[in-house]
Amino acid sequence: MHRSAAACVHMFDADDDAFDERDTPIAPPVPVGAISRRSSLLQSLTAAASSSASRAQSGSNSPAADSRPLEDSKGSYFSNSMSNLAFAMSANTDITAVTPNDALFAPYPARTPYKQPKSRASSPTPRKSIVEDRVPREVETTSLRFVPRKPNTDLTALRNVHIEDSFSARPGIRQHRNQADMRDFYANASWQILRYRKGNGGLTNAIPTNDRTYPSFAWIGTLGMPTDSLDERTKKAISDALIKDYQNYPVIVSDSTFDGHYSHYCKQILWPTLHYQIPDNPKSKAYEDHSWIHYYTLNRGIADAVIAAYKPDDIIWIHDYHLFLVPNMVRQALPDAVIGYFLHVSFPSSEVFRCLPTRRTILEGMLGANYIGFQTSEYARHFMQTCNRILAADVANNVVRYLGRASYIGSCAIGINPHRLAMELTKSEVTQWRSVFRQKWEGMKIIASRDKMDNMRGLKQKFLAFERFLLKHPERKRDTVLVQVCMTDRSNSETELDISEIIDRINSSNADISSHQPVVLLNQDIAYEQYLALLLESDSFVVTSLREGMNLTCHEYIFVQSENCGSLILSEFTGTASGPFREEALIVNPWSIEKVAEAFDMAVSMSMDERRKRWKKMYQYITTHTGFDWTKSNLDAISTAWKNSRRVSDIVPPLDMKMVKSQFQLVQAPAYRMFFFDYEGTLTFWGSSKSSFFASPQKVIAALIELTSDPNNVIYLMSGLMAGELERTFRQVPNLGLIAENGCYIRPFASNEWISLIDERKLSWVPTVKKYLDAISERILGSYLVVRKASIAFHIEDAEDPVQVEQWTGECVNHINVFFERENIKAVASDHIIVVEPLDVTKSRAAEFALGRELSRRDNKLPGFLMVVGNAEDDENVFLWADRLGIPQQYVFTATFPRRISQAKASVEGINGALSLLAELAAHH
Ligand SMILES: O=P(O)(O)OC[C@H]1O[C@H](O[C@H]2O[C@H](CO)[C@@H](O)[C@H](O)[C@H]2O)[C@H](O)[C@@H](O)[C@@H]1O
Repeated sequence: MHRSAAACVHMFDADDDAFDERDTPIAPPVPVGAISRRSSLLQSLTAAASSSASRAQSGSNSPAADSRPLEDSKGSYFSNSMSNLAFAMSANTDITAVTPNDALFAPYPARTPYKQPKSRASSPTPRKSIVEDRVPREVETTSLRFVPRKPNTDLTALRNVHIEDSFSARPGIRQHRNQADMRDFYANASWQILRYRKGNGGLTNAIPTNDRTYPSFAWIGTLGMPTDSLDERTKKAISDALIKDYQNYPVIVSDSTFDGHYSHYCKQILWPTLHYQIPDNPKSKAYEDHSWIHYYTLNRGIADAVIAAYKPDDIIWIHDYHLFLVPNMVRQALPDAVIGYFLHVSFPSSEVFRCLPTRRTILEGMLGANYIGFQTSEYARHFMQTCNRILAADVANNVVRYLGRASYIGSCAIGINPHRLAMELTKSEVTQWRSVFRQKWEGMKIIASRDKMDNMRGLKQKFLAFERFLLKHPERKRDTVLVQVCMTDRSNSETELDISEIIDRINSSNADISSHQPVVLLNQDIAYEQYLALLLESDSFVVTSLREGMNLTCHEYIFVQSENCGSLILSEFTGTASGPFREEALIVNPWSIEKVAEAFDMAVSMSMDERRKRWKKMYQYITTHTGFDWTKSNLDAISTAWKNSRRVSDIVPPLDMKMVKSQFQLVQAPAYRMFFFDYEGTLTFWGSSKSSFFASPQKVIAALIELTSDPNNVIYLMSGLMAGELERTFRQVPNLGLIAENGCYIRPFASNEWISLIDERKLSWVPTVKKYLDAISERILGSYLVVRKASIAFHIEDAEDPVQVEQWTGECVNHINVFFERENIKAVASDHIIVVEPLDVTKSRAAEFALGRELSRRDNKLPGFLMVVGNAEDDENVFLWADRLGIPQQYVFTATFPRRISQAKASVEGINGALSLLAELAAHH
């Protein structure tokens, strides 16, 4: 079966971005083999138990006699002690009887108690506590009733499904159960598979489910809930059904791994750091590494599932920060696999990222992918700089080369699914809710907002600014309302406290307390139809995130606003602001309360003409940059990257000397042969000043003299040395072509003249960078500088303290690349050296120049034999260049050293192998 694969874990968080694909039309089944690739997306799956009927029963239309439909028990289904079971409620798609008495109309502070759980990690009751606590305990406040679910008729259509918790509880009835009962209860609970409404809705909406032109997708992820209490049979049955019916491959881990991975490592360490909030409280234990093991274990589990499900031709697409390590784990097992990775959240500057104690492993994990995508070019740039700085990886032209592998880096902002949204808008409930809102807030300016209760969302800043706006424009108190929908499934009491005080202040400052309150806070998510109606009726939408990868809620807002052309206040720290909506939204710095207050004023007083003008452009953008476009563009980029970084095994096969010789001989004048040999490190020892770097190159010289005696052998040596040094070393070899300073200068074949390939007027950076590097060199014992004409080599191979080297390498490279950006130079680090040189200098450019000379001398004829041999990172571009010239592949020989993953097609056994090759060619000649 042909398939391609993609992966994501968004196990249980409410999605603040975009809702999922409810009521999607049923996709026609995809015929096996009709699709070139399959994508298996690691996706959020939520499993749960219910003690209602059996699975078969629960699929029936007749609820058990004693069951009570969920709709009947609206409000607080779950007491606090049961709150860990509550996610069934927020994921419940069956609640349809939404009435105007719902929470939306409960003015703050008379809000409903929290219905969302603190953490789902302890739900259901962990087996551990059941086993250890032998004293029967009272299960507080609730009787557990298990309600068979209405069958979901769409199931066959859905790839993005979950197993949903179908616990329900009637408040007010108490029931005593002992722990053994509980264990049996969970162990034998029945269950059903229902569509999951949470997770990363932006992602799931972007994956086409009913488009035959797309590959089919399978998803791999966790069940999104603790599972220790489920017995093995149940787990297996759930897994089997998910795999068989939905191509969802669930990964079941222990509760401690599940919780440690998500609630701790992801949420307390990675999430804040990636969003520029370093947990730096001296008492903070955030960076203690006890949860790293859980992060690692879960990633391992997912990687193993990917490896097990993988079939040749699949594309594996791994999503987001929960799975940083998976690409490399999969790469180790499947060296040839096509692997892509996409980071949905922001990637911070290297200064912030370097705080993570696990920074190297994370970067190495990501670099297992052929293609790594980001939402914006800024995040991509941060990532590349961080790789260069922390791993000393070679970064150029959006490619990160590390340990012989190449990862291509790109950016493409995710979009929404306008088609699906348009269908939602046609629902009658939306129309009903709209008229309710119109009556409720007649003649008022409605500002809508929807966020997670997360301190990254800038909620405090938003309300402070709104307060400031009302203070400056008191008349607005009576005709403006800010409706804030907050979703939460984990307690965030700090943010909550912060905002409740401010909202209290705003609402109580109104002289006429009986009437209008300017802020309505909904501390829970609302029905989607209600939310859409709110969006439709609003005059403005506000996003004040302090950092956010993209933000699709504002895309949704713009999409639904075709009648009203509402205005958008958007934090400059969102991905959306940095790209698509840069000009048209009211872009604000959420930290500037004054400016956000001004934006509130502008938003509500903007003329219709102005609104329409701005809206139109944003609308045009979102309808032409949809989620599907994003998926397509990423899958294309992944495939292209894989082709470019073609690699078949860890060991490049040895050069076939028989073949080399026979093709060599075939070339007769006027045809000619071209050779490019890297010098240092390939034909002679390189590196440490203590090593025999300048060991006599007699063998090389002798072979070169022999070879160049045939005018049809056009030979070039590529070197980091200066022109003068090279000329002196090889003065005995006539006609030899020389490339100096890694491509800055060239002395063409059969010429005595040196040609500069750089702009020599732009070398004023050399003394300044030298001064900077001198200062660093003084601190690193054993390091030294070699200043050439157009480049500087900072040697660290003999440095005594490796820790110091690691620290300063990154610092140097980063400093030079950032502070000398305008000079158009680059600093590139490898294991033993940092080279600073003009940005556009490459060996392949010099090779291209050399070929151009031959073409003009030889009637535009390409060489009949082309060989490139090299062992340096920057030789990779020359291999690629040689491959793409259009010379038939059997006449192109590219060789590097063994063990390296390379663009080269073959390998020679180190320096000795390279020297033997040269000698054999000379002898053959
Ligand atoms: O809270 P998590 O389960 O850890 O997931 C993180 C967030 O993922 C989704 O948002 C991210 O992806 C969106 C689509 O690419 C992007 O627009 C957003 O800026 C990212 O943060 C999800 O929508 C959020 O609810 C999750 O919090």
